[in-house]
Amino acid sequence: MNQRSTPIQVTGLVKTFGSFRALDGVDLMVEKGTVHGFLGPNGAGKSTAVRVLLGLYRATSGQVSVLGLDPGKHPAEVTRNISYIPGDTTLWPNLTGKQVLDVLAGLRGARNKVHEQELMERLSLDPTKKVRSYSTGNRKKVMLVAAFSAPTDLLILDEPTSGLDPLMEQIFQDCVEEAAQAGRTVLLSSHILSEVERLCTDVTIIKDGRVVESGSLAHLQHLAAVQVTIHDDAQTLTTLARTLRGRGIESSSEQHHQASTGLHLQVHRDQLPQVLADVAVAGCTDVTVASASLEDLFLRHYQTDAR
Ligand SMILES: Nc1ncnc2c1ncn2[C@@H]1O[C@H](COP(=O)(O)OP(=O)(O)OP(=O)(O)O)[C@@H](O)[C@H]1O
Repeated sequence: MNQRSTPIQVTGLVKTFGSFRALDGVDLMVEKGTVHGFLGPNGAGKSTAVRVLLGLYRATSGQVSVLGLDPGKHPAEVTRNISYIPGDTTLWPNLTGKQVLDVLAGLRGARNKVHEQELMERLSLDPTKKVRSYSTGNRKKVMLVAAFSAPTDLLILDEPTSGLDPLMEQIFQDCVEEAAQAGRTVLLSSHILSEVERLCTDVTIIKDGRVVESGSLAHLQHLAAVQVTIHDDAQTLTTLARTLRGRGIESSSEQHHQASTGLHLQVHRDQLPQVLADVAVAGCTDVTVASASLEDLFLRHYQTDAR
């Protein structure tokens, strides 16, 4: 593993604020050219981890490498070489959108004006207006233009679409896909699971400062439960539900009309052959099996009290 193939390498990252451990041994590997979702409930530690990656916070302990550099030791160089969109966008209120882009490009020392112009048009951003007159969404657009147009290989996006309307959200998603196709690497922190599901190849979920899931989305979905729905007459389904309960599998039924009902169950993939065998023995033929969505997969990690 080297910095060319793994632009972000984090091992055993601990970050404390006083006696509070905001990050408690986080591992995060982001491979080149991937869009990596970074998820977790409010207060999980995502923004803290991102700030350590940028050299804004010093790690208490653990190893952190971004583009082959320790951001704690080389914050300016790391920051210059990545595109970053912070969770809350505070910009200079008296500058116009164009002037903000000039300042940000000046700090970086590199710029792609053609790409910048193209993105402004796609996102319908009027760069002549002053930041203080921009809506939240328009301030976000300034950051999106700066981030995607910059000649960087790594983008770190912390809730980049908060405040964007659905059409702009769509354009943002296209921009991420184009970035990945061009071989750029994206770390995307987002609470919008449909966005993560569409864009991300890999995900890491943290909760209470610790990683609770990490891997390729396809692999995690494979490990997840599947939804099975069977339609038949009520008597057949009652018998089937009893058989399944005998195997420790609970199901819920739903009455559609007098003669036909639906039976719903959620099982681990490993249990599916047994369930389908029981369904076949019961003589049911109207069966639907669906993979768990990202929502089914991850909501359980969100269902605890926030810190
Ligand atoms: N500078 C700080 N001083 C003290 N505590 C902090 C500081 N920054 C963050 N924390 C605490 O660390 C924890 C993690 O916060 P963080 O902002 O990283 O969460 P997050 O996952 O980004 O949450 P959200 O989804 O709400 O943005 C929280 O309990 C927060 O209160």
